Amino acid sequence: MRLWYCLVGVLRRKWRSYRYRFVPWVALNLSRNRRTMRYVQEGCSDKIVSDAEVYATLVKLFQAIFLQDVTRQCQLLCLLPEATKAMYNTTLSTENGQAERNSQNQVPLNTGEILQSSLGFCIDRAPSSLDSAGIGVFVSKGCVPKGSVVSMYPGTVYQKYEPIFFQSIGNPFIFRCLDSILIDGNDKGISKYVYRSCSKRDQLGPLKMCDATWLTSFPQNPLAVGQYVNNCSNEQAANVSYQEFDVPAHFPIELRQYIPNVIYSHDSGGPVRCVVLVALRDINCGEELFSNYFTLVH
Ligand SMILES: C[S@@+](CC[C@H](N)C(=O)[O-])C[C@H]1O[C@@H](n2cnc3c(N)ncnc32)[C@H](O)[C@@H]1O
Repeated sequence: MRLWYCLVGVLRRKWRSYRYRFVPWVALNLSRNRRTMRYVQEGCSDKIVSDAEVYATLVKLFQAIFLQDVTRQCQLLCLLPEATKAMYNTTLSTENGQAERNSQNQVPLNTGEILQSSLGFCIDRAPSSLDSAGIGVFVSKGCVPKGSVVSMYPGTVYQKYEPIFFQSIGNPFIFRCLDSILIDGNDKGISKYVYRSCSKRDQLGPLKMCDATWLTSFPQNPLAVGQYVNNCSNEQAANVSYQEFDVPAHFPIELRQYIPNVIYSHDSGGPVRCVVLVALRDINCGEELFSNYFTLVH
């Protein structure tokens, strides 16, 4: 009997130490993909680039999107401090009024082009190069240099003690961070309604605190398709890696509308958790992005 309790104790400890990224997928495929597992020391992070670099990339891209859409942002601009308004007005006048022309001609935002002009590449969803892996994410224009933020994992952010049972049934889009925070990146069913409702809850008049357009086929933040990145295999090595990024309090308020994550419960406090995907090597045009769903914390 004592031996039995001992055995159960060991198994429980092993299971708890395993910080799986995608719960159902990992449970079924762990034994097949041992070679692709990633190891992280307990209490450490596996960040490839610094938070400052992630911050700079996101601000650069979001400012470019904002500028292209600035004439539709009048109500929000009125609420901003004079210094911020002046910054956008100055940039606008030096950009030859392109944004104004876009708005007058009712040209929809081409966020892919904005991504390419600001970061030098485009990414798009398309059928995966792997058999029966559904949709994947590809570099469709340009080249992604090693160490670049190439995508974001959108979704509702749950603390480990918050209820996610119904949202998680048959849901392959639940991502687990190294500190056990969960992100539900499913753009369908109950997950979609939960995200929409939380995003409306947080909106203050014209001031949106997150982006809900990733739930549609045309996300205004072109990076917000990271939930469709497939797992690497023994034949296809990972070319991107997940990295947690907490949005700091000083993140520009007018750019929060492009953050594709919302906190499920206000009571949890703290910053909004984002997860970005960072290139592990140079990735060429036409290549599919592959991440590593398996992370072992020891
Ligand atoms: C987070 S989703 C990725 C997006 C998914 N491809 C889709 O079209 O919805 C995870 C699911 O993708 C599929 N998948 C991911 N990597 C795969 C691989 N290497 N081989 C086969 N299926 C894969 C599995 O069905 C898994 O549950």
